[in-house]
Amino acid sequence: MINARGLTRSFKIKRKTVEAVRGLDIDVEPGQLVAFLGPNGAGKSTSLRMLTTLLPPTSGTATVAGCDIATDPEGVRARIGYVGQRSGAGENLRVRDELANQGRCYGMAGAPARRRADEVLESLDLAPLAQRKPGTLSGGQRRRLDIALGLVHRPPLLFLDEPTTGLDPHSRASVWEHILRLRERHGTTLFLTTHYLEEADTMAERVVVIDEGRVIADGTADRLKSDLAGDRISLVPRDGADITAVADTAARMFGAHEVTAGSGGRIEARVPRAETALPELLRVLEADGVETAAATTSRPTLDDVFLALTGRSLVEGEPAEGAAL
Ligand SMILES: Nc1ncnc2c1ncn2[C@@H]1O[C@H](COP(=O)(O)OP(=O)(O)OP(=O)(O)O)[C@@H](O)[C@H]1O
Repeated sequence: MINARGLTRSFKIKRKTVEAVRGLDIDVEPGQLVAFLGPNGAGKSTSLRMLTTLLPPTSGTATVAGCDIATDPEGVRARIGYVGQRSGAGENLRVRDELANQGRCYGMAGAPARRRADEVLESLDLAPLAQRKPGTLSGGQRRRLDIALGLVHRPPLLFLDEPTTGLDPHSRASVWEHILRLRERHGTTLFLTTHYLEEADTMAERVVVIDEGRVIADGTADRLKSDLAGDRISLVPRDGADITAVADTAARMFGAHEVTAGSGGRIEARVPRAETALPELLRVLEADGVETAAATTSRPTLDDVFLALTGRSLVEGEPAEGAAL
């Protein structure tokens, strides 16, 4: 559904060149739900804008929904939906008329456009709001209207640029419910950007991480976490234990890394599989005469993946260590 090779885009600002995207290679199969994840300025929107023909690439090629973005941009636009960061709805028309108008823009006659407007209103649970003006809708309702606008012409592929940013948790959940329903009912291929790590983690079957214009990881969230971050073991020895010796023992374990002896006598380590590593560590410590007061394990987050790859946290404004979703 998407095949991109070596897409780049740079911008000239005064005398400086910003390389927003530095060689994007990506293949997306029909029906996939792909989350494009990365920090501010990583190149997510620029990539999306190139794939949706809103912005010509500096170099590289891509076919989207079977059409070449450079030689057949109209073909691409006819086959995709695009929900940008800013709302696509105007303020003057009522919700249903706004949607019917969108259908007319795609070449539908009046009656079919109105019928299609009713269909998308129904499928996004917006029917009761059909006669309202977009300015009177809540943030979540408005975002659902944006998605409805992107679906009027029944595209097999929908791009969403941060569909849930700025919404409260309830509205975010509702937008996600509708996104997932779309996929289930119509097999729509979905390619979306998000800042919310837990959304990418739980909703997308494939996570593509981009940083400084380059894809740095691509796979299922589980695979990325196991391969790139590993589980975390946290252990507190009983009073009197030699913390440094315990940390050394942990560091000698197979595959253990990032071993730290923190405050309060807590030892932390990353291991490929905590469920087998922890009993082994406890056995070795017991043989050495070290008693353990507490031990916990936790699965890594996508932020741990980003941290392992870049040394930085994706969670803005928080220090890398201890960053949580
Ligand atoms: N029209 C433009 N002119 C100049 N620089 C731009 C333009 N659009 C994007 N950039 C720059 O390109 C880089 C990538 O921007 P982009 O908007 O693609 O990032 P992003 O990952 O979508 O970020 P965010 O999560 O903040 O939306 C940034 O450094 C940005 O300032």
